[in-house]
Amino acid sequence: MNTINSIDYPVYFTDTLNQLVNFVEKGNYSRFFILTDEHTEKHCLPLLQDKLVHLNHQYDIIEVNAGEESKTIDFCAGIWKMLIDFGADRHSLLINLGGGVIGDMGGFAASTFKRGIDFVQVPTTLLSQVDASVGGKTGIDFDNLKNIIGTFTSPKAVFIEHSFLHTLPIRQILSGYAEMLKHGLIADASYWNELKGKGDDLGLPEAKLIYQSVAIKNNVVVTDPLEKGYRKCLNFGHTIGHAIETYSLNNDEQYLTHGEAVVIGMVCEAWLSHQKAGLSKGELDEITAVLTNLYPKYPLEESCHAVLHDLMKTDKKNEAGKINCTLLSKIGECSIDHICTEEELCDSLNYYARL
Ligand SMILES: NC(=O)c1ccc[n+]([C@@H]2O[C@H](COP(=O)([O-])OP(=O)(O)OC[C@H]3O[C@@H](n4cnc5c(N)ncnc54)[C@H](O)[C@@H]3O)[C@@H](O)[C@H]2O)c1
Ligand SMILES: O=C(O)C(=O)C[C@@H](O)[C@H](O)[C@H](O)COP(=O)(O)O
Ligand SMILES: [Zn+2]
Repeated sequence: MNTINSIDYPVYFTDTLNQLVNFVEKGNYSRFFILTDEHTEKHCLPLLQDKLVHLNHQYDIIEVNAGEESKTIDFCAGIWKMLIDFGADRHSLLINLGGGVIGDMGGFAASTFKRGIDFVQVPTTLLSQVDASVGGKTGIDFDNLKNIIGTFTSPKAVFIEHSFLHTLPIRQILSGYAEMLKHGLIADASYWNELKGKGDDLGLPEAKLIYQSVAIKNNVVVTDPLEKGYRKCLNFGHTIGHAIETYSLNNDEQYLTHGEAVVIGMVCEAWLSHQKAGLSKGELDEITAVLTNLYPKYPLEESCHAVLHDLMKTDKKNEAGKINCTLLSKIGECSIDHICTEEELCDSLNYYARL
């Protein structure tokens, strides 16, 4: 359980902060910068700084507000401006110390600054350790649409430090479990069964489970790094989930986490899988029971269906205006490229609402 080799970079699991210091030392970078948010600055940066004292390098810290509201062009422009003001050149390194928001936006800022500088991911949430830090998708939200501006750019390395998770609120732990459950559903029934077997006793997962999730995701991304086909399976639950996440961000005082929204999307898309992709009724019932037992019910009014459908029309998997969903043929096996009509999508939302 040491290292996983991804597309063209390593993902480290042990002795990670020392590995990061070695990486910086050997990289011969002219400058380096650490991107944090207000929570990772408080909880994670001191652990990293303890290691960096041994380095004879100057570095600067760039801090943004925490949360999805910050994953915007304005905050990204703030990062670019700080890099300019601090004198970053093409041989600079950006260290993204945070959850998926920091990783996605920092990766995007780095991949575009001076046509691209090196960056590494140091994920500090469960969700970013099991999913967001691996695979090279970078991006920001724009015009109320999730990740609508972005690139596929590999980090130079990923450093997964389990101890960062000790300060993570339980709601964020559960958000990360959503993507882990997704990994089981799309590719590994025994992993799903292992997670399911925990019942509702979901504390901090042991490092082995995080490693298994990364291994599942990594097998997909190395097969199809640019999402021409098979990688779409990682998007199970996201056609509907992203629409609900955006809706909640715009309408709720305490908006849904990415994982919570994906869970609703997975329940709806499991229902579509039963209608269209051969998922058995028994497995639909099992998925619905496991997910609704772990996550709070979200009130989905019929009046928001039109807004949600409009949002789904902008999903990146779509072609020629047709909404393209990733579904399941059974637990552990996904089935890509299912075109769904507005009526089918609304029926799936009604399935969730009636539970
Ligand atoms: N690129 C990808 O492949 C990919 C995959 C999945 C999700 N995502 C994106 O990731 C984002 C969600 O990521 P997230 O769930 O990590 O959210 P996040 O980055 O907003 O982090 C969640 C909260 O946890 C706080 N936090 C982070 N680390 C902490 C720690 N160690 N202790 C205490 N608090 C801490 C953050 O400050 C924030 O308040 C979404 O924007 C989603 O679209 C991207
Ligand atoms: O890595 C992928 O590919 C994924 O789809 C993983 C998803 O969990 C993640 O939320 C991703 O950011 C969604 O990508 P998008 O292209 O639908 O924005
Ligand atoms: Zn996701």
